[in-house]
Order: sequence, then structure tokens, then C-alpha cells
Amino acid sequence: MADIGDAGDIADGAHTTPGRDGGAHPLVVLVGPPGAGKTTVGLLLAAAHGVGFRDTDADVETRAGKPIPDIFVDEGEPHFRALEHRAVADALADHPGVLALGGGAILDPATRALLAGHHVVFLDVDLADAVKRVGLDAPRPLLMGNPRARWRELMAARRPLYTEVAAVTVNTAGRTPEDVAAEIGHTLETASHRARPEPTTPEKDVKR
Ligand SMILES: Nc1ncnc2c1ncn2[C@@H]1O[C@H](COP(=O)(O)OP(=O)(O)O)[C@@H](O)[C@H]1O
Ligand SMILES: O=C(O)C1=C[C@@H](OP(=O)(O)O)[C@@H](O)[C@H](O)C1
Ligand SMILES: [Mg+2]
Repeated sequence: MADIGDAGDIADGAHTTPGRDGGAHPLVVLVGPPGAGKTTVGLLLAAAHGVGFRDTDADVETRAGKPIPDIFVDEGEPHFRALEHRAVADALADHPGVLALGGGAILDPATRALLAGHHVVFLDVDLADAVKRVGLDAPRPLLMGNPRARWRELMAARRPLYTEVAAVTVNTAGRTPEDVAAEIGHTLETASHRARPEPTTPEKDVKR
């Protein structure tokens, strides 16, 4: 799938993160709830670093040939989640730039497992800012009805999952997308903030 806003080849290869399999893996993966700014900040971050930007929501829509709300209505959320898992797996395997995930991608345990070893940043936001940003904005099927109540419920259930997969949390409340992108850029320069370690083999599974 083509990158959005790809800045072209990076001459010195400095922005390519080689994976264990020799493929190119994302420089950074953004997670967080709807309205955290994953898409907005991701585009800015990619431009600042001269790398491509990819968003799994856009990949899912391209593959399905329809907007996300239509997928929810026509095929249901489980089908959307299956498409989303595939989109995340593909992008983690071959996208060397900035990758933004849909807010619920981390609900799938298999997707969380795939994120191990990647530089994952959790964009945190409070209810007031999130609702200001997305409340009555473009359609997000999971916020339909009462966006404030739905968002609060989603965040309560997901916060532990965002922190589980992320090496770094950046609070975005009251901050501009430019400021948030700059802070993420700093985390990329700090060795101690690199990706969380991959899980070790559970003791019970070790063959003696
Ligand atoms: N830090 C921010 N401050 C103010 N508005 C923001 C910020 N980040 C994003 N937005 C706005 O909020 C809306 C949702 O942002 P988006 O990037 O689509 O969030 P996400 O992808 O996390 O759901 C957009 O209208 C965007 O311009
Ligand atoms: O939180 C969610 O479950 C969803 C978030 C959306 O993406 P954003 O987080 O980019 O809004 C999109 O993937 C879909 O509507 C479901
Ligand atoms: Mg988004």
C-alpha cells in the first residue's frame, strides 16, 4: 500500500529501522483513543523526519473499498477488526516511516503481540480535549449516540492496553499538534526510550 505524503527515498537510510527479518519497520507507531491526534501528529512527524506516513484506517478503507462507518454497518465490527489486524501486520512489516493505528487496534491481543519490539508512543488525552476535537466531527461509529459517554467508556477499557504496548506516553491535552510532534521527535533521539523489549519465552514453555 502506498504511503501518504511519502517524502521519497532517504539517501543515507538513517530513517529506516531494520527489523529482525531484514525488512524495514516503522520509525514510530502511534496509538491512543479517537481524538488523541494520531493522524494529525503522525503527518507532522513524518514530514519533520522526511519519511512517509501511513494510517491503518486509510489502508482498511482502501482494501475494503468503502469508508469505515460503512464497514461497521455492512459487515460489523468483528470484520473491521480482522481487516485492521491485517493492515497493522502488513504496515509493521514493510513501512519504514511513521505509522498511525486506529484507536481500537490494540484491542486485539494478536495485534498487541505484533507491536512488541516497535517504538510505540501512546498519545494520551483527556475527555474534554478529545470531545472538543472529535465530538461532532467526522463519523466514528464507536462514538455514535452519546460521544462523551462512549469515549469515557472506551478509554477506561483501553488505557491499560495503550500503556501495555507503549514505550512512551505523551500527553496531548492543551497542546498543539506541532508541540506533540516535537516531543515525540525527542523520544526518538533518546536511547532509553527505545522500544520495549520483546516478551521472553514463558518459563513453563522452556524445554530443558
Ligand atoms: N493537539 C491537538 N490540538 C488540537 N486539535 C487537534 C490536536 N490533535 C488533533 N487535533 C484535531 O482533532 C481532530 C482529530 O484528530 P486526529 O488526528 O484525526 O485524531 P486520531 O487520529 O487520534 O483520532 C482533527 O480535527 C485534528 O485537527
Ligand atoms: O477507537 C476505535 O475503535 C476506532 C477509531 C477510529 O480511528 P481513530 O482513532 O483514528 O479515530 C477508527 O479506527 C474506527 O472508527 C474505530
Ligand atoms: Mg486517526
